[in-house]
Amino acid sequence: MKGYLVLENGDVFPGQLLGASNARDVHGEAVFFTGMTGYQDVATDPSYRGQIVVFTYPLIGNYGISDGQQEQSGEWQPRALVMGECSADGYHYQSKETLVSRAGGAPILTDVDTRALVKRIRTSGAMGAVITTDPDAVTWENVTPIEEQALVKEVSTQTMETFGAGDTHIVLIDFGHKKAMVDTLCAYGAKVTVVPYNTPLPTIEELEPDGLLLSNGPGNPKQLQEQLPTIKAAIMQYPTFAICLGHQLIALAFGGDTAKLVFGHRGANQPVIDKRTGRVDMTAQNHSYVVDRASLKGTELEVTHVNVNDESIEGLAHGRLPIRSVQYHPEAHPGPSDSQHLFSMFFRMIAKEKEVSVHA
Ligand SMILES: NC(=O)CC[C@H](N)C(=O)O
Repeated sequence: MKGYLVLENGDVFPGQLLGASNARDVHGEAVFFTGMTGYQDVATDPSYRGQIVVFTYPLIGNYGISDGQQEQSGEWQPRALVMGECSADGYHYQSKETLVSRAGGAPILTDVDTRALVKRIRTSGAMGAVITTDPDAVTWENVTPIEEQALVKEVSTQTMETFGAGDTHIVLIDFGHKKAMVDTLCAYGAKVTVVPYNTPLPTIEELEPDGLLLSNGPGNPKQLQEQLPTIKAAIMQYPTFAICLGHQLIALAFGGDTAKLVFGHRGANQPVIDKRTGRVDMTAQNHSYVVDRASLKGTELEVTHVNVNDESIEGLAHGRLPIRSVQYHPEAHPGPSDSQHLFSMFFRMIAKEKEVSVHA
């Protein structure tokens, strides 16, 4: 069936519509992902909730759908996918599922001039978009801009869940976490309790965590204003590592600010420099918002990592407390695992804290 992506600025990109179970218009924010692989990880990453993801790599679906290794959550997360070409059946994985069947009715628009579309997003910025079969009948009424959508509560767990059986107990505050985070923490010897994003401090305390992990998640971090006092109290009490949305929340909790990038960073090759060591890691990224540098003045947060391409803030450390955060994804999925060493840093931070309390 013929389908279209219509941008909020009126531009129309035609294609072929696969997988849409009905002809209803699907609204979202059009963003682009530049990795060559990782479509299943992207399509199940809760941070993509509310978005229409355009792949710059021309052929998607070609290695198939895995039974689980690539899944970052149990659900299909983006509103829609847009690509140059969709491979009908992928090789590598033996699963009978194809990208279209895995999408479960969420639209996939193929045969799109993604190069022209991505250039447009790069110049005009990420913006509202619709996947439709009738571009002349599109309406923008009653569409809440993504900045104002409360997306975290759609993706955060409703109940607590425990994984692994290691000696170090990590409480993962779930703003829409990727499974790879839990898997990595468990591989490093942790027991992980995943808790809802709005878990009150006494409940966290009852769990007696050795450390906290503040996860990634969708949407505008300022939608979580109400949670900031609890987040601040919790991270001041326990060694904390925070990733992506979690990193932005740490800045907000300590009085910093966030701003939206024109078109964000989504891909697998963003170079990040550690200002303390000079080491550069190629990183997996997926974000629209960044911590605003000027807003950190007067806070106790220091910038530890910077994006080599645009000098945006990529990592923070608290001057006094064991709190570290990064804007990128050390758990990868999809992308390079160069920055996995940050998990070792987190466990060292926890071990040091334990030592201090034993001697206190
Ligand atoms: N992956 C994430 O956690 C994304 C954080 C936030 N939603 C952003 O777009 O900047």
